[in-house]
Amino acid sequence: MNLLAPVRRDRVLAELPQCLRKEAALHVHKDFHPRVTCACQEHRTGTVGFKISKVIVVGDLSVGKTCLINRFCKDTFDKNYKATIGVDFEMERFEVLGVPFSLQLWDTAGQERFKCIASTYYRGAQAIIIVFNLNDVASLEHTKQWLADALKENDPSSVLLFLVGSKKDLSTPAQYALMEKDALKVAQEIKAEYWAVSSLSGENVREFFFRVAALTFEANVLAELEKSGARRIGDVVRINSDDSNLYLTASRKKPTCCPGG
Ligand SMILES: Nc1nc2c(ncn2[C@@H]2O[C@H](COP(=O)(O)OP(=O)(O)OP(=O)(O)O)[C@@H](O)[C@H]2O)c(=O)[nH]1
Repeated sequence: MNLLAPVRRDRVLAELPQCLRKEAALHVHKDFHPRVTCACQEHRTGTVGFKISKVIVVGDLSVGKTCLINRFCKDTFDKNYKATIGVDFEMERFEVLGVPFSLQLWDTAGQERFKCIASTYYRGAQAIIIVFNLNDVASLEHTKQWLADALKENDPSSVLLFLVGSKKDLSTPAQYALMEKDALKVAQEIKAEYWAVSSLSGENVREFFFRVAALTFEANVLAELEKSGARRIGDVVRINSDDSNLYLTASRKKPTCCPGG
């Protein structure tokens, strides 16, 4: 008996959502890795469909972490600031290439006095979303410290990183362009994928979370294939590679399992 509600129709991903900026992307391939597509077609994704992937959202107080999650999960926006005390989380169910996939989005407190409670929940993250306010350069400067803290509890070689500028609606195009330059530099340095969003208008929010879901799913399926020994000689999977701008790269050798795949 399936006790879970069906996946919402607007959470179905049939294609790989694209990055925002090619200069700071986890990878820039147009499609899912062929081995992932192939595994999904052949129902060889192992436990991926039953797993829940943990995603943590960190960053300075009041940068808009809660609003970002609420815009995506509940399509709401609250203009009044209520500090997150410790942590909170939302579950989101997707269907990626026909396979169910769940993300647990952990909203953590940015306020110093709640930080020690929040940091106890950092462990086991598959993706880290570091949020800064596009209108506050200090919040961008602090992202490296947030990342360092989050990585203390996680495996830096396998976790996917996203650097997200929030409150885009509050910047003029000129202000935004200036901030984006700095943010792209930070994203490249820390090997994170860069996004800019507005939870007020909803700009890029859905696109961003779809990208998080897709890349986390892809990494999970590749890891599952590797674990199950399905990896063939000649395939190379490098996560967080130093290879140009591709932080998450994998060989594009034609899979033998899916002719033409
Ligand atoms: N204009 C605008 N305001 C925003 C946006 N996102 C958040 N805010 C406002 O910024 C304030 C803080 O938002 P929160 O989402 O609570 O911030 P937070 O990062 O979760 O804060 P902590 O829980 O203290 O860490 C609130 O008053 C929001 O209404 C946005 O995209 N645009």
